[in-house]
Amino acid sequence: MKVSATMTQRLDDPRLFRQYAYVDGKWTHGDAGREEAVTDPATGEVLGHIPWLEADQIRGAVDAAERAFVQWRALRADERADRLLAWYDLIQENREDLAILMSMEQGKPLPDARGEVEYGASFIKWFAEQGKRTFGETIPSHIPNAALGTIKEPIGIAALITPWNFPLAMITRKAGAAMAAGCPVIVKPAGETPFSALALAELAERASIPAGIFNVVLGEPAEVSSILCKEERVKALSFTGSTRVGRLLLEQSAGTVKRVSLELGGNAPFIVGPDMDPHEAALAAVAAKFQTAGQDCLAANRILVHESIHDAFVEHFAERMAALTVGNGLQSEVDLGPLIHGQAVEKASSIVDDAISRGATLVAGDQSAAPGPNFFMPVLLTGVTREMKVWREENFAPVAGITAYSDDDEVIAMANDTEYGLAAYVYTHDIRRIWKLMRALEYGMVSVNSVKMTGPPIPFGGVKQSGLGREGGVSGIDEYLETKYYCLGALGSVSGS
Ligand SMILES: NC(=O)c1ccc[n+]([C@@H]2O[C@H](COP(=O)([O-])OP(=O)(O)OC[C@H]3O[C@@H](n4cnc5c(N)ncnc54)[C@H](O)[C@@H]3O)[C@@H](O)[C@H]2O)c1
Ligand SMILES: N[C@@H](CC=O)C(=O)O
Repeated sequence: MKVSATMTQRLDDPRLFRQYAYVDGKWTHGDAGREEAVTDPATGEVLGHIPWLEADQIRGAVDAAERAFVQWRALRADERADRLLAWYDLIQENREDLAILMSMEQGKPLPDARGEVEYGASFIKWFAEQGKRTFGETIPSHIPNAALGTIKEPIGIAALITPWNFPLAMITRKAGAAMAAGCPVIVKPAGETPFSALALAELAERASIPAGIFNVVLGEPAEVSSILCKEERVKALSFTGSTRVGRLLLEQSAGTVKRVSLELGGNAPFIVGPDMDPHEAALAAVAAKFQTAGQDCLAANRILVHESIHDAFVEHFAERMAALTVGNGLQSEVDLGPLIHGQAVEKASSIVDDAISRGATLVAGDQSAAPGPNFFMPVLLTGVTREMKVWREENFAPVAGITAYSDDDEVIAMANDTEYGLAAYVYTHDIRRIWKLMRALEYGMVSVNSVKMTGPPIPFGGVKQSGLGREGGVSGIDEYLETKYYCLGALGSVSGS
């Protein structure tokens, strides 16, 4: 096995660092010897290599999942919950190693990576419990002498395709729900961040999750995804990633009429009312914008500030932004790590150039101070308008754009002026304004006076081009369940029918 000395030296348990795919409970390499290097975005150092599986091997993962499904679905929900909770415990016990591994492959600061491990583990615990509550219903019968009702059954094999910005939590939010419902999963993580997924597989094995229930396949993204989407035996596809790829996978899944859940891009407005203290609101906006260096589907992309407090807000925002430290996520006191790769840096630059060329003012953001090629210093633009890319596109970078508005109706129109509809933030203490905005905003999630909005109990998801379905919460497990209606007829006289 090829081992990255740097990675293994940093981990208490080097066996968490795996450079194989994981199929049917076995660590596996690619049959044709194809592989891909994985680099640390902060240093450019090669951390390791992952195999690319061939088409037959991907189908082999489906065969394994099909075999494993028979016994997994036959377990009682509390028996599956016990296995999931054992997995949860192991993730907690190994959280420091998992955070280091994540920080090295993704770039995020270690405290954020620790937070993500905690967040990711919490979905497994939540769904272990929810799996015991997949209740059916009793239906008052309209048919004489019959009893009617529904039961919930696992849908079958679920393919889970996930992005690089949250390499662990985007997997557990899906896998926890699917596995608790009784479904085997085939995970295809992003090629940039496969090691968190593989560490989860190692811990699943230690937790005695049966072979074939949690599989991690690696390969050329379009190739692997297309096989999984077109495979009839895969009954559910859950994808988190860009809207562009989400649309493609939805199309590819049409032929097999799969259950498809899509968690796609966002372009969150952050609305600041005239009654707000500009300092308090600016601190919140900085927190909502720069988490994971802006590479977050919930990042506050368009900051819309009432004209009466605009200038003071900009001043406080710039001051707070200037205090952010950019650097290698493993170093202490770092607030922003690198972007994931050079293309992301190029995209961020082009968005800033486009805004300036269309009349925006660059208040701060000197890229000559960047500590390395994949780093992008936080940028503050004012005078942002709807023609600019920074308004229209999800910038997925530490680029903040501020626009002044004059009244509630104007800001509602501005906020909804996007194809996306994932999350919106509202900062005001005026209850009438809160209610009006909350109802008028075309978003799946609206967070009022709070930067933090996520967690296992909430239904996470978007409207418009931000996706289909909800993850987490009480309904998240439904993505992996079928409702079976039954009619028990000719029962003789059934009381109440
Ligand atoms: N709504 C949410 O919950 C949520 C959460 C995290 C990220 N995101 C979104 O994810 C995006 C960033 O992640 P990303 O860059 O990894 O997204 P992406 O769409 O490029 O990739 C996501 C996954 O799809 C695979 N993929 C890439 N190209 C493919 C292709 N042509 N065919 C099939 N599969 C392909 C990737 O390997 C990866 O596993 C942003 O738009 C962000 O908003 C959304
Ligand atoms: N921060 C999001 C992930 C989006 O990129 C979450 O909490 O799920």
